[in-house]
This record gives sequence, C-alpha cells and structure tokens, in this order.
Amino acid sequence: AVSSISPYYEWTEDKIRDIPRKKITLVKLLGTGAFGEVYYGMLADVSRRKNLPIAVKKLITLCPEQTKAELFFEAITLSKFSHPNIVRFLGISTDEMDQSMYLLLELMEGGDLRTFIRESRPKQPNEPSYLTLHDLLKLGMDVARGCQYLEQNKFIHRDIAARNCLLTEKGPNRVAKIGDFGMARDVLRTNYYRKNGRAMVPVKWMPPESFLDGIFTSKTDIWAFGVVLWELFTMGHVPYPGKSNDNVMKYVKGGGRLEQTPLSPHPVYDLMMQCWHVNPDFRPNFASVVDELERIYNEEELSSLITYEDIMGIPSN
Ligand SMILES: CN1CCN(c2ccc(C(=O)Nc3n[nH]c4c3C=[N+](C(=O)[C@H](O)c3ccccc3)C4)cc2)CC1
Repeated sequence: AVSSISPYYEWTEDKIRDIPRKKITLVKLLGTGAFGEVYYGMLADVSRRKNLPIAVKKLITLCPEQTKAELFFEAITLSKFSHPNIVRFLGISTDEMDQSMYLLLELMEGGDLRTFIRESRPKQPNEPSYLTLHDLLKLGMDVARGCQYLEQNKFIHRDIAARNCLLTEKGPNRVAKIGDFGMARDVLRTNYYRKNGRAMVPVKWMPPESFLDGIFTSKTDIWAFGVVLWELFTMGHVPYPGKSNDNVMKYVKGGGRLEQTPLSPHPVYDLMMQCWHVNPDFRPNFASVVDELERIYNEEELSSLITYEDIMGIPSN
C-alpha cells in the first residue's frame, strides 16, 4: 500500500514499520507546520494491554506530491537515528482510504525550544526568571549532543535552530532534542528567505559559504549551533534584530557578527564566535563544542538568576 504513496519505500534496507491505522487515536492538536499537523495521540499497544502516548505528524491530504516525498524523506532519515537528543521515530501509518500518511514520533510535551525560552523570560523588572544560566547551558549541551551524533553519522541537518528543537517537558527535568528533519518550512515562513526563487533558506542561521556559494558541510551546522547559543542567551530573540535577510548577508559577509549579549558568560560568547569563524576549517567540531560546554557548565559560577535588565539590555540603574 505504501508504495502507492512514494517510490522511496523500496530502497530502505531496514523496513519502516507501517502501523495499522486502527491502533492510532488522535487526541489533541498540538501544532501546525507547513506539511500538516502534529497531534497528541495514543498508540494501542495490545501486547502490554496499554496505550502509549505518541506524537502523530499528519500530512495534509491535499498537499502536493513534493511535500509527501519530503515527509517520506523525513521518515526514512529519522528511522535511522537513535540518540537521546534526537526525537525518536516510531513508524508510519498509511491509509489506502484517504491516501493519508502519518509519521509516529516520540511525544515531546514541552513544545519547541524557542517558544519555551521566550515564555520563560522575566516579565517585569523586579521579577527574575526561574531559569538560571545553568539551565540555558544545559539546553545548549543537549542540542550540541544531538548535533554531535548527526556529525558522527555524517548527516548535515541544514536547519539547526531553536525553533526546530523540542522539549520532553517544561519542568526542571526537561531534555532538549532535535525534532525537525523535514526542512519543513514554518508556517509563517518568516525565518526563511526566498533567494532568487530558489528554496527558502534560513539566512540568519547560515554561514557565508552557504548563503553565498550554496556550500553545506557539518561546519554549516556548527555555525547554526552558534546562533542557537545566541538564541538561548537572549532567551529567544530573533538574530540580528531589525536587519533584513539581505542586510544580514551583507553584514556577515563583511565580517559582522551577532553581538555579545549581557546574559552570556564570556566563555560562552567566545565559543559562539569560534562557531562563526569565516573559515569553516577554523570552526570547532561538535565533539569539542560539547567538551567546552561541559567544562563551562562544571567550572563557571552560573547559578545567578536571569533578570529583566539582562534580557531587555536595559542597563540596571
Ligand atoms: C502550553 N504549552 C503549549 C504548547 N505545547 C506543546 C506544543 C507542541 C508540542 C509538539 O509539537 N510536540 C511534539 N512531540 N513530538 C513531536 C512534536 C512535534 N514534532 C514535529 O515533528 C514538528 O514538526 C516540530 C518539530 C520541531 C519543533 C516544532 C515542531 C514531533 C507539544 C506541546 C505545550 C504546552
């Protein structure tokens, strides 16, 4: 039945499980992407006589073939990964009747990382955030570990950004994971830039060699990870505030970089700057980024609370 949806199915050596639709119950809509919707669902697990909470990525049935193929590509890609900081892929579910395809994924109840850090900002001057610098650094370490696994598997993600990461929960035991592999454009398409009619690209997360010459390597993901650190240590600001994508390309090409944020400890900003070296060969790899983040996490005094002034850049009077 699946082969009627896409030609890709035949060439995956490791079979992707096609789970019968009757075992899946959609409970609540969690979010909408360019490809379709994500639901909180339940997977009837007869063997253990209980239901497994899952996330169900449901393809909009009227979508163009290309998106179907993209979703299938995501399924095939994800089915090969197994890492604590990569959202787990459980299988697909196709349906002859309505020609729909579901992607069954690990349920991440905390939502996306960017929304979480923006929601966690101090709301008013004398109310610090309940997140500490340690919490932000831990989130950065989680994402870096997921990226390190991709790097080891020679997989170039091309869209590492806080919006594409998910949290297991919002509470203190939260774990961040890389959650989006479909290069699925976000609905607003505000973070993407249509370059002379070509595919949409997230310029503000890209190094010069990528947006100038279309060169993508693991060092592309390292640059983007540096921007994720900047997102974390501004608690979710848009990079290069006020600059258009064209101005960002000119600025970065001319050697301009994201400014130090009042919040980020110097060693963290130093690491960001290394990720943004104009020469990809001089950028660190993810193994050394993880080591450096762990060193900072263990050695630096980071338990200070985050204040409103830190975020709003208002000098404390
Ligand atoms: C009060 N808050 C309101 C928001 N709320 C949510 C909001 C959204 C989600 C959610 O989408 N969770 C997901 N679990 N697994 C996957 C998810 C998305 N996936 C995808 O594949 C999506 O494409 C994706 C991937 C990366 C980032 C975003 C979306 C796979 C969970 C809780 C918590 C309570």
